[in-house]
Amino acid sequence: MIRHSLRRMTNSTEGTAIVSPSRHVESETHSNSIGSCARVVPAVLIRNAIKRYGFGKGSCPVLDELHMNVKKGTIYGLLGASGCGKTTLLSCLVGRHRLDSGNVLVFGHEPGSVESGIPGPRVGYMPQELALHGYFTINETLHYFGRIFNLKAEFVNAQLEFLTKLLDLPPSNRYVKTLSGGQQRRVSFAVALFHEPELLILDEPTVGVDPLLRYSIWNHLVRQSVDHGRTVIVTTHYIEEARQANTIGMMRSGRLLTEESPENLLRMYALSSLEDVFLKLCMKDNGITLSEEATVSNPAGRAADQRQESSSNVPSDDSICQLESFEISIDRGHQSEVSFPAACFKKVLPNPGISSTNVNSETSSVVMFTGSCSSTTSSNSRNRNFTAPLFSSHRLIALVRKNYLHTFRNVGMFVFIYLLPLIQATIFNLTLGHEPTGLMVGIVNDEVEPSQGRLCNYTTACSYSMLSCRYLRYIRDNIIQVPYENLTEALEAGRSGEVWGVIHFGHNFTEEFEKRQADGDSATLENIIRSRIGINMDSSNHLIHAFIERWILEAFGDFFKDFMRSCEREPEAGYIPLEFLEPVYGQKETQFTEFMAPAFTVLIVYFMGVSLTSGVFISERQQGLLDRCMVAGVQMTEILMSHLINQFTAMIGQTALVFICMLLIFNIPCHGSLTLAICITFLQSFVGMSFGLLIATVCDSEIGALLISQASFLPFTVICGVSWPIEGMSFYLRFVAYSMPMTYAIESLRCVFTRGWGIEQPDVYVGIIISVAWILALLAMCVIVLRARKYAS
Ligand SMILES: Nc1ncnc2c1ncn2[C@@H]1O[C@H](COP(=O)(O)OP(=O)(O)OP(=O)(O)O)[C@@H](O)[C@H]1O
Repeated sequence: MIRHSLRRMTNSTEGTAIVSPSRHVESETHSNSIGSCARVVPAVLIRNAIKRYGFGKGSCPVLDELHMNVKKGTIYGLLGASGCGKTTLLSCLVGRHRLDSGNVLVFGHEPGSVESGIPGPRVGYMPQELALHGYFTINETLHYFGRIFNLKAEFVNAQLEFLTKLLDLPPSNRYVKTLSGGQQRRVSFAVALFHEPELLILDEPTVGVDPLLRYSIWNHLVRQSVDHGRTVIVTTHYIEEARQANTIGMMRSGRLLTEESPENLLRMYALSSLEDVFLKLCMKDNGITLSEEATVSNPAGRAADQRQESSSNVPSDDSICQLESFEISIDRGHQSEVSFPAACFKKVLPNPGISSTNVNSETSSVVMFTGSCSSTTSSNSRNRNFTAPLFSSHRLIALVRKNYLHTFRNVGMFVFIYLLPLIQATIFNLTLGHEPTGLMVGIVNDEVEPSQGRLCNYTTACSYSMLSCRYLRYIRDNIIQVPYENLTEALEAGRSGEVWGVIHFGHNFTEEFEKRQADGDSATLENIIRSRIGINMDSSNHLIHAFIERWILEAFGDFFKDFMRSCEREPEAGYIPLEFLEPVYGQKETQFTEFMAPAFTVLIVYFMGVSLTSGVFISERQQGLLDRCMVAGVQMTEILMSHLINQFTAMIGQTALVFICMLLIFNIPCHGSLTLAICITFLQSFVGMSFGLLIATVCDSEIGALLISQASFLPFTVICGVSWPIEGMSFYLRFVAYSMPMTYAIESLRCVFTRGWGIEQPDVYVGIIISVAWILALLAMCVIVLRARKYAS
């Protein structure tokens, strides 16, 4: 048999077999132990496993009362058609999914429990997906996982050298993303192997691998089990290669049809290939009669069927031994080895689930693991009693380094992180808050004589002559004055959008104005109307209307004061008795940019935080990286923390760049403490980052995360008083506005920027307190969502 020849090869000290630089050789469980009942310890024991995806009527069991025994130090080949539940079963073994009911023990403990060490370094997992970081080299990939397992660099290097030869890996400085599909799978295989775990769980490791290399891989697996007592569970679609396994589990529709050694299977069914055995079992499972089978199978099939029929209830020696070992363990009070209480076991005859573990009538009854424990120890209650291993600094360091590499190796990402806030701040300063220029306004001046070419001459002396022309001189250059012959023509130009408004002077404007000045309070209404300057505005654009209105009023004030001064009268005399004196804060003509700058600063850093973090581990989750990482023992809280650390440094850079741009390049004044302003901005960046993390924990797809972060942008921007005062909102909407994460912070930053207030002011410290509260609340929500997802899986 191939397996035996391989065993011989691997046991040989001579020959060409590549020998692993193992750290240790586990001698307690060895192939020699097989056959010796007292020494057989099950690596994996599953009873009555039921697992469904989905809820309600739409769900159907993916694992359907499945039983499984894997002896320690053996290779278990799990065979089955696509979709029969192999991957689901493996993910339950490594603690990534939970059974809906039933029980699973790995090395005597439930996966996920601290005692089991799984997830953790005891298991090496090769998922079906590639689950590798494309921007890592092969060397970096192994060292990354080496750090997660806290292995010495020398050991990792030695393993890398060994596995490079064994798996014919490309040079270790090659980036994973540049490798072919087959090469990438071999690297993935190396990652599962290199830390020499006690249990190897390999989901189709030989896909896309040439026959010679497949031979080499199986050779290595056999050596791992024979020489080092390691347990290997391997799924494969190449049924015949599974002959090299000690045990084969043939799976169909969430159940194991059989669990036997390949030799026994071939003997029992008198068939020459495992493919035929599987076919026969499937047909039998479908209820096809034995005579029908015989036509499909070889002629010896019928006799073999009868043989198998009578022998299928006979357990293999190993199976009985395995169960006996449980009995022994319990009887001797060694329950720490097996965490199920004795109530989970009963004496049964026979076990109806698996042919190989059934007991014939001549065999004495054995203690069976039933899974039907008392309610206090039911599967579900124990599952929830999950205690996460303690936080580990080496894992955190590995994750942080990985995140940095991801950022710096990805040019687009690097530019996005550091240049985008700068670009946004620059765009803001260049585009927002500036006074409009080149605004066309029509002038209809009936004072000027058409016969004299509408010349608009005026004097600066104290003379009531052509005052309309004198007034127009004071209108700012931002307005371009366009003369029109008559009002009708000018209004038509306004209607067709050529001008933003029309300024109209009557025929005797100057005389009427003089008369009104002279009459003072006794001026007639007719005189008042004729001395007015008529203005028709295009009010479709509120801001432009406001600017033109302000400039026209300002121009009149300046004109009138100048006229009074030229007549040696008090310039203020007769002007409207309202005066805006020096403002308490800011200047008389505070730029709109100054109002917007603090809000925009918060907006930029907040949404950079959201964008950067909302997708962080979604792609890792989709590519299976998160699963692999967590099977290696990494905690979700460590992943969260690593991203917080990485984003924190990005935030420092982003905040610094935004402030440099605002204050130094575009001279936005900050009247208060710069440190305080940076602190508030920084906290808002943290709030954005925490919100992004929450999105990442909730969403399964990047598009979903993108949609949520995009959808939140406009409401947040509008409602937080970035561009319009909250005082302009309805009473109830103000509550919503003030419950938003950015509102108080924006107010707070405005107070520091424009009023120069310090932290002692309630408007300032409330912004800080509320930002901190949001950070804590959002991070707490992340942890809750992660916990909920974990228990739901
Ligand atoms: N997260 C999930 N949500 C819903 N259904 C799922 C999920 N994961 C797997 N399934 C379904 O469960 C069934 C078993 O899937 P599983 O991946 O375990 O099969 P498999 O035997 O490993 O298949 P293959 O050999 O093709 O990898 C399939 O019908 C699959 O569609």
